[in-house]
Amino acid sequence: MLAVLCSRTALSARSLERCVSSVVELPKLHNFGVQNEPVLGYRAGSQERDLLTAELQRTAAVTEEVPIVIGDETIKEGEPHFQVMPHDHHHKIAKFYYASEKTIQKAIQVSAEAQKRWDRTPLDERVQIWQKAADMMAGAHRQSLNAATVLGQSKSAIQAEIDSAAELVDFFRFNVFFLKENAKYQPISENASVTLNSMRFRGLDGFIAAISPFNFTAIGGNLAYTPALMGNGVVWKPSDTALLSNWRIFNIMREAGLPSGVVNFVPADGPTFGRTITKSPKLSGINFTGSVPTFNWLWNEVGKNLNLYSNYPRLIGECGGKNYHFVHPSADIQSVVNGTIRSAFEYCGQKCSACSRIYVPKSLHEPIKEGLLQERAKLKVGDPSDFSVFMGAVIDDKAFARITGYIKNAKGNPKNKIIGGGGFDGSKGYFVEPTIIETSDPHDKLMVEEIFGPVLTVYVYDDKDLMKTLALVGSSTKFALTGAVFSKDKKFLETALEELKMTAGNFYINDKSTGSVVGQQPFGGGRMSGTNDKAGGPNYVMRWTSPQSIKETFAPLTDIDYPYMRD
Ligand SMILES: NC(=O)c1ccc[n+]([C@@H]2O[C@H](COP(=O)([O-])OP(=O)(O)OC[C@H]3O[C@@H](n4cnc5c(N)ncnc54)[C@H](O)[C@@H]3O)[C@@H](O)[C@H]2O)c1
Ligand SMILES: N[C@@H](CCC=O)C(=O)O
Repeated sequence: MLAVLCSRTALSARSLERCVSSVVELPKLHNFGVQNEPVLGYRAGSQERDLLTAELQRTAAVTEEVPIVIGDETIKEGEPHFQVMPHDHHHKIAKFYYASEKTIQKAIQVSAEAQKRWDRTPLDERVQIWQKAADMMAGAHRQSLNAATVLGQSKSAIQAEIDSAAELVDFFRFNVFFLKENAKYQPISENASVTLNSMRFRGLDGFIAAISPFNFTAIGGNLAYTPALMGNGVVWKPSDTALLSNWRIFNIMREAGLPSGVVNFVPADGPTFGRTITKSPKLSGINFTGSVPTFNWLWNEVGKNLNLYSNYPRLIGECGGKNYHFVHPSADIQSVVNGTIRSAFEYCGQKCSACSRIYVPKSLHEPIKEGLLQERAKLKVGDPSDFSVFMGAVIDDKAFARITGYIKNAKGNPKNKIIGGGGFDGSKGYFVEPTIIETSDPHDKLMVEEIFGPVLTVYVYDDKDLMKTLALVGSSTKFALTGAVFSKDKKFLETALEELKMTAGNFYINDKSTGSVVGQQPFGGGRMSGTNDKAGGPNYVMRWTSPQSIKETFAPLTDIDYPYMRD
């Protein structure tokens, strides 16, 4: 279709002077502002608390059937699986099915076909679906998303609100905003009546596999729907233990008008899914968030199959962490104590950003220890639909075994001393007490490995060994996700900023290591914590496009030889 380019604001003033008719249609994107979705307070008597309470009752009263959805087809095959409440593991809230290899292949086919049609949908039309969905998530569907997250993933009301309401909505609104901002760039056309240069965003040829973790509902939404926003076809494998909340996102997107087949909802056994997608010649990208071993396995499979593919698949993986708080002798003790308790124990330490090791100078050891123990003792553990509860249960039996394994191990090691908590009980729910351990070994596995549970390890250093201890932060683990330093000494902070440069993708000064906000602290780590593509930042959407540069010439090429040849 012919387009009059002089109406495009993206072109330079010089190009506009000499407008021509071109076959290239640059995106028209309607304007809107973007702001973070407010986090509601859930105070007693508030409307949001009443609405959430009603929705929790509704969600808990049924075992919801969740099929596989490929295009317009719903599939229930094989033995059913169940999502249970981690804090009451006899209580089933969703019944679902694992897609077989054949079904996954069908999803690949459907999403790759859908991609071709969807990529032709004008950006403005796509954007309006995302806008509508974000409004639905922030409004009418807010509490159904939160209830599924509280019950299915055992998050307290406030932790669910931060995740399945605010962060999810923010991902949808900000990615649209970033897309719009990035689309403003158009290359230089020196004389647009002779040659017009432009660039357009294309989806990737093939399909994207989105593989999401259990711990953030919002991450599932971002992994599946940001590639879709950019014109891709997606096969989404949600986590078994975040199934219901993820299913609710999928339905909201359908209701908001996303054509079927663009995102296909394909719960599956992890390795079966991984093997099938990495064997497909159509694989154009993997959008993964989860643990290091899973991402390493996927990367290896892609490497082995490299000659099969028609593209180099983009591999985006945001993985685990061994996040630290480093305390300088000048630190504000209250900020250290409160920030560390929140970071280590909110959502049972199951945020990838959770603080799990803290370096404390001997000069502040006593007050910090006392503060941590006092605050720890106040934390109520239980059913997170009870608004007085600070933390629920850990996600499943595997997590329970892994975390309690570290605690048992610490009990048998003379270098480690459990100073708070250490108890656990998996009989009704997978409950683990918030646990604080002191170690005399900065290389102990408690200080080095990702535990992903409510276990904080404290290493006390001699004040005179400040710089030596600072160096240990980066040298003792392969992770580099989040980290925080606490100090009132500006000179030390400047030193730490440099010394710790590579130890964290998200670095905090006098603040806890958790709680990044979309558009404020784009998120992701380096080293073995991931590819650091910064979800919630402007570059993330660009990972899901294969931009095309177009040069269109309006003046005929009249000569083969060069003018100087005729001199
Ligand atoms: N860096 C980040 O932004 C970030 C955010 C959230 C979670 N995480 C990390 O995620 C981990 C916790 O999540 P999890 O327990 O769900 O991780 P996980 O690696 O066990 O699972 C992640 C997803 O991969 C799937 N899977 C498992 N094996 C697979 C395979 N062989 N092929 C394909 N898919 C497979 C799972 O079913 C799940 O959907 C922690 O390590 C945490 O630090 C990182
Ligand atoms: N973005 C979240 C963590 C996400 C990983 O689990 C935070 O910063 O706390």
